[in-house]
Amino acid sequence: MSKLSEKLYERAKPLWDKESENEFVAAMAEGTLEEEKYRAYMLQDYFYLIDYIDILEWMHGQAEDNEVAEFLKNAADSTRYEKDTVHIPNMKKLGITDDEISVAGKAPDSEEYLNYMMGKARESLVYGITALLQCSWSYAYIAKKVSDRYGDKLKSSPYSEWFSAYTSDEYQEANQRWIDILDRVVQDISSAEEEKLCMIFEKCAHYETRFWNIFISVKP
Ligand SMILES: Cc1ncc(CN)c(N)n1
Repeated sequence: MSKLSEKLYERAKPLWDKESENEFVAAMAEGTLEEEKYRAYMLQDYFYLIDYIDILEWMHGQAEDNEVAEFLKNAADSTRYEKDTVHIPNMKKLGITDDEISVAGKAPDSEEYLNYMMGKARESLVYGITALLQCSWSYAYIAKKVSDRYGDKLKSSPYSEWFSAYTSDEYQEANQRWIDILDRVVQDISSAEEEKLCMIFEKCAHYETRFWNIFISVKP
């Protein structure tokens, strides 16, 4: 019998493959992305990660299994590290000020995505772990696939650090720990429940595409 993670992967792979060719992602790799678009993305993704960490912390407070609780704490810490090493330095470089941060709101598509994940986490911890894993895994997959496709050409893109952050051993290993914990906690679930998890995962992959698309229409 295949693991749940293998089924999730099969369901999301076509969507992630499309995302890896998304106009915004391809322009980042080619170095042709207008800075205004990247700026808008960084700011929205910063807000996104703040709420994502809150969901992980809320889930941590609900976890009864010590291993799951420890994992959720580490996942919140890794995401904080992502925000502090990718987003904060980039936002500084891009001249995003505290005033700008304080007046900017979340994009409606991002808010809907975050509300969906929080809602699933409230329904059940396993639903939450599945929904949030999609986020981590999609970046691990897309960054790796695009880096492999562009090879050394990527180095000349001003956005190459984005790819290095998400292809790093640290990020990829943290993602693998997430996959492993999910496979462990779902060992005895029914096939109907498994199908529900696949649908949650797939829905989050669709939200992820919508998130990229928010920035395509941003004008300088
Ligand atoms: C929208 C989104 N999805 C995923 C990731 C990777 N943690 C992210 N930073 N932002």
